[in-house]
Amino acid sequence: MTVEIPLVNGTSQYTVEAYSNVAYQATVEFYEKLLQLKSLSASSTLTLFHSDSLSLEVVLKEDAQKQSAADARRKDILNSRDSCDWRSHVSDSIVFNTADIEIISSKLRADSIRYQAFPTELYAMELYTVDPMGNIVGVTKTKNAVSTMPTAPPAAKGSFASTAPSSSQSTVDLSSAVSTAKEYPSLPTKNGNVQKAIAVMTSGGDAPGMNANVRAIVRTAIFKGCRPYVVMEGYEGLVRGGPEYIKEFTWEDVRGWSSEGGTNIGTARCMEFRERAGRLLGAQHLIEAGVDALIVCGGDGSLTGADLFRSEWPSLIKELRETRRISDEQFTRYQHLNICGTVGSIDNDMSTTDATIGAYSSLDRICKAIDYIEATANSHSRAFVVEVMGRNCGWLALMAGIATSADYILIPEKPASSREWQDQMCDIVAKHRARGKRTTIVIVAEGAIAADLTPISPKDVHKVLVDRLGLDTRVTTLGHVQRGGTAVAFDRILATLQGVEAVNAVLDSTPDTPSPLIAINENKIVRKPLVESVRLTKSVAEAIHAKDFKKAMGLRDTEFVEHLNNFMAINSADHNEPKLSHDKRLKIAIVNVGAPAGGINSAVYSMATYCMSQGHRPYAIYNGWSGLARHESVRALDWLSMLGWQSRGGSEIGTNRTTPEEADIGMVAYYFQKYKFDGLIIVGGFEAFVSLHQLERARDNYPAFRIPMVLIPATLSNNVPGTEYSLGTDTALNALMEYCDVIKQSAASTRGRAFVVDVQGGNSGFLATNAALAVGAQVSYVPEEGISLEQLSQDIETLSDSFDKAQGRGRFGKLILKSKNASKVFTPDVLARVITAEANGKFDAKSAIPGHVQQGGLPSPIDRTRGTRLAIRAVGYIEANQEVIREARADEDEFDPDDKTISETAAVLGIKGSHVTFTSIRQLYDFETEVAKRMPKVIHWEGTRAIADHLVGRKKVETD
Ligand SMILES: Nc1ncnc2c1ncn2[C@@H]1O[C@H](COP(=O)(O)OP(=O)(O)OP(=O)(O)O)[C@@H](O)[C@H]1O
Ligand SMILES: O=P(O)(O)OC[C@H]1O[C@](O)(CO)[C@@H](O)[C@@H]1O
Ligand SMILES: [Mg+2]
Repeated sequence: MTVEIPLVNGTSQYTVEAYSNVAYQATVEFYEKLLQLKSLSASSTLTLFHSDSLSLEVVLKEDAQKQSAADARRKDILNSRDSCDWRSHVSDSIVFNTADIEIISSKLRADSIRYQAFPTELYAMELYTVDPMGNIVGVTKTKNAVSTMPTAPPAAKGSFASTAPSSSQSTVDLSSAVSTAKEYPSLPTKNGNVQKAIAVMTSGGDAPGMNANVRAIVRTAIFKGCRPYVVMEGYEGLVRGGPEYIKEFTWEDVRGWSSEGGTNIGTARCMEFRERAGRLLGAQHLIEAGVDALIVCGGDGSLTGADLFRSEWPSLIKELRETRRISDEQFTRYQHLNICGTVGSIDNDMSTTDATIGAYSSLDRICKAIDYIEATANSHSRAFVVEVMGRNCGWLALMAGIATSADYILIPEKPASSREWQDQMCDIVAKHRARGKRTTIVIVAEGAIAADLTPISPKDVHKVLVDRLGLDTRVTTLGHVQRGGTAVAFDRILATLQGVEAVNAVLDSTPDTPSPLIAINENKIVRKPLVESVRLTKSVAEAIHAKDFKKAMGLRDTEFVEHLNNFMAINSADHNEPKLSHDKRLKIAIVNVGAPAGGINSAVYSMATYCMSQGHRPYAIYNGWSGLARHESVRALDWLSMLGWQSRGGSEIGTNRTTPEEADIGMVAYYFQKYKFDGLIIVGGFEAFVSLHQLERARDNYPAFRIPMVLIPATLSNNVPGTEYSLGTDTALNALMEYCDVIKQSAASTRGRAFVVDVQGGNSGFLATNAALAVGAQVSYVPEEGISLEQLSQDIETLSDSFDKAQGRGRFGKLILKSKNASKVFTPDVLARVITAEANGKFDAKSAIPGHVQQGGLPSPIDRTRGTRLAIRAVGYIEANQEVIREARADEDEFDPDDKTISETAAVLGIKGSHVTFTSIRQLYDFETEVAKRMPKVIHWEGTRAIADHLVGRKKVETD
């Protein structure tokens, strides 16, 4: 195969992936490309990144050999056969000059090789991305040049475009653009290219977000040059087989799916698949359809079935061959079942992942329902027993309990004897009532059990509340409302990113790689071994069955246990003897700074109730620093006055953007001194970040600030350094997404219309980017990139193509999301007019301004429950740092604010990757912040942009 690699000014950068090992063809292509590189640019440097099971023999010329002797360790790595993920070993690369390399093709054997070549003295001019078959599918020029990447991927070839490198050593897009793959000798070919057929199915109970998962898998498969298939009706479709049930899909088939609830490819609970005979039929039908890999989006049951199917595969195909139901060629060709799980279930009962696709949408439905019930309960001063789904898992009940500050929950993971749970529930409810609460909410998980494993039904709970407390009580069973409706933003994004990662994982897999399950840990999409996840999930059920509840709880995620402890602490608040001894009890203040954001009230409520349970005194500084400087109000928070805060939007204690220096830092210090605060929690956005910096720097002059201080980031802009997540971003994302869904529907009905939506977020494109991913917007413009004329004209062209392709279809409302600060010149109105003028009557565009709607109404369950979790962590931080600073404070003359142990007692609480972290404000402010831009130096969500663009086929014009 001939590949043309053009040169710009005689210099080029190439990023090429080649796939070999079993694939003789790919090995040869790789070799050819190396030769081509050598002939094109004699002085190029070649960087070889080693990969899994890499065995590559590079013969160096004599000089280079000497030079690289020092590099022996790295060369060893190159020659090693260790299995590892290249992404975590990018630094384990070896650099040669192409002129020094000779390669003996017959000895070249590698599962996958990434190599990059560029002139030593120059930064990248061009970046090439090559699909799994070795075809160049993306060419990105770094300066004002239009990408030559095809828009919507053509049927045969993929087109995962690369992003422009920021330095000569950069490689392509981190999150997804690069994956390694292995091809098998007899895969079908199209236009001379080897193609893998990847099928996706949805199985078990449907879950909001499944459609987004299927869409991402179908489109990513096409990007990667593979053929996407869907299996209709879950395992039922596998058992029945044939083109009616196993269908090839196209790019257009999944248009608009991310905004749709349920699963459009059907699902089922299939009894036949539980039997070997059913699975035998499934194997036969998959092979007949020519499917190489199967991605199953389903719950614990579906993935247990998938794992069993994988383990039985050798015996299934053996039997199929023996009974002549498949040919010898098919037997050889389909030796391994390449399988991958993306967990879709509202129950969130799969071990090793923090969230399953659909769980947060279901939680959203539950919380809304309980918020509604709360109103009528309050009117009648009634008790409500609410039954929620979740099968044998109490996650939905627990999280709903936190998010709605329910009085009591009953979950399968923490059974008690009948007497115990009844006494405990009555004790808490009676105390709440005695303190003036008019409502009672008890949430019962459908799988709730007593310690003797007898089920606890809502009726049982109803009886206890009536008989023992005399409460006017009603039961509400939410039922399938919990599975209905469209997915919340989190589920759409999770499902999309997991879909992309599932295809990457399938392409990465070798016969030796364990089948993966795509999971999320905190904020990070990760791969876990399917077999292990299934084993752990099963062992929870077994432990419960064996009444070993401690073990069952231990097997649940640590976050589950943390949430449960938090719930128990905040729902009994100051009713019992506090946990800490008198000498450990503190006065802790909380203040809101910046614009309102969802979850702020939850943080204040949880901080205060948790403090009460510990024995601390929680104080609220009302109306921010200016309020304090004017001494408007500083109050000890009491339980009754905070009822309902958990579910409220905005900021109950008031917030504004004034920093301590602007307000009068001397007065702020004076009141800190007056109230003798032992610790401070600030909740807010960038002004809150600056506030923490100012207070920490003022410790030298004002001893009152020599206390532990911590910031809980809360801003829809998500621009606080030190975290990848801020409270309020999820609420804002949902508010914007719902708005976009509505106007997209209007645009679709009008047929030829696009809307330009004005998005908030200051200098951060986080909201626009993630909303674009959630709603499938055609374009998003963000401050980090601005709007160039070239990009705009390219986007109008793409939009026009897209309108052409969508002709005759129902789903083609088009959206363009524009961050307010992406351009001062191109306002939404100007953009709409330019687009309309350029569209030559083919379509028109209008502007839409959601404005402060984006700050959200009711906080989302994610912001509520994270608000609780982070607030309680913040109190823990203040407790843990008390001693350090107390000792230092004791000696006035010796106090050194620059001492690292001291400066580290003022920190930002963040979620980074899969960890909750505390990073000192000094470190962040001095080294990790672009203060003038009000932005962190490193943008953690950059990879999401590329995915959002790829999934709608947007062509990108690169700028510096
Ligand atoms: N042990 C098993 N062996 C083979 N197949 C199984 C097994 N368990 C489940 N399956 C298959 O997976 C299908 C779905 O499983 P199940 O009804 O437990 O739902 P799920 O995937 O756990 O989803 P959810 O719990 O969200 O409804 C079953 O109908 C069956 O076809
Ligand atoms: O919709 P079906 O088949 O009645 O199943 C209900 C079950 O499915 C789920 O909604 C999802 O597993 C469970 O929470 C519930 O127990
Ligand atoms: Mg299940």
